[in-house]
Amino acid sequence: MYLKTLHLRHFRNYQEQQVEFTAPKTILVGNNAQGKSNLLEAVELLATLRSHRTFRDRDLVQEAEELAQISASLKRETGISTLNLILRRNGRRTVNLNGENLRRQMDFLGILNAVQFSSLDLELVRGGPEGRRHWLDTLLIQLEPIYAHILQQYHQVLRQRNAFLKRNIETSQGAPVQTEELAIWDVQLATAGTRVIRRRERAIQRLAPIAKKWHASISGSKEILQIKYSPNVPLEQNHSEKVQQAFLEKLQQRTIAELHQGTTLVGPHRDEIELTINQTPARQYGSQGQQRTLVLALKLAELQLIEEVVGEPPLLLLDDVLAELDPSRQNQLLDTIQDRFQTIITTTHLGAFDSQWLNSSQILYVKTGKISIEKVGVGRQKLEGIFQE
Ligand SMILES: Nc1ncnc2c1ncn2[C@@H]1O[C@H](COP(=O)(O)OP(=O)(O)OP(=O)(O)O)[C@@H](O)[C@H]1O
Repeated sequence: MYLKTLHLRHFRNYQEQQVEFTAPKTILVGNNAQGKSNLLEAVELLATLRSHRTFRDRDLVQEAEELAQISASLKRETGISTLNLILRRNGRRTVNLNGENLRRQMDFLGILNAVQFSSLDLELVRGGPEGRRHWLDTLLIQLEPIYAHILQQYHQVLRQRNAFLKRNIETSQGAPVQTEELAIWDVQLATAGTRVIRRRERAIQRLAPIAKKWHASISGSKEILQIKYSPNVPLEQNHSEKVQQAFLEKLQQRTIAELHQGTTLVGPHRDEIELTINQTPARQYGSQGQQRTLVLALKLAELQLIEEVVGEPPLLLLDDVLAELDPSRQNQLLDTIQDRFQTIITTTHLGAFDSQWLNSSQILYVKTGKISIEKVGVGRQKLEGIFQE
């Protein structure tokens, strides 16, 4: 797939900006805090309807404005699509595909696919389980857009069940709880949660061997990466009824604790994705360099898996990560990308790129929310022929 144009209006620090992508690789150059990451974030939003930097739409809308708009034209094997996303300060969104407003946000997903790689991704290794769940969920949304709906349903039931447990603490004052109402929430939570658990398990099953292969390749076969899904509800078989049964059993075991604490202690909101290298938890393992190898392997695996499932190579968004990789890891990444994946890269200086890369890339300069074409690689004209209509 190929992103031809992007238009930003009142998005972050962009007042009004049209960008045309004229080569398979685009390098955005600029000093810190000029708007490079903001542009990648806009593409990420079109792909996943999520930003890895914020949960609040009001952060995305330009100061003093009420709404922001991101529009794009995307070329896929099936034809050209136009995507349009309106974000409002109050969180209400409008999604529009090919000029038609969509009733369900889910139908907007899966049109544009992208893998984002930024220095924040190191938190996947170093940080807590929440970041890893978020990463896996974002990947799943792209593999199976219906997952966005499944996840939303689960979180809705979870919120309602938590509210019930909290209310119970406040109102019961030692009196027996309304077990009938709790039983209804239990069934709803187990039903919605089972759908989440089964899909997470399936995704890891597919991703783990690909990531393992990449990791071995980058580390010169010295390290073995294992990715293991460790669900909060025990999962012996990926079978709907069995998982649901195990879910309900665990809920029963934890009821007293849940009533006491006023919160739900069982379910996929407590899942973990274990990353181990040579059988040692990656978090405790070795240097930053090794952790970077792991994240790079995860990202390359994401690219490959999305390509396999979707049938077209996704976009790759590299947010200031190239400079953080040593030359051999850089080469591994650049060799993989070649011209196969349309790639948008941000950087503060062009020094990290070799001349071949610079020649075959479109270079855009970003300054205070404005983009200018001051310099274009020599190879641009040749590539334009291939990539433009
Ligand atoms: N809602 C908003 N309204 C106006 N400006 C915003 C908004 N959100 C962020 N900004 C501005 O965007 C800029 C940050 O841009 P961005 O995160 O893209 O930086 P960058 O160019 O990628 O730099 P770095 O190399 O530091 O990551 C800051 O100047 C910030 O004040």
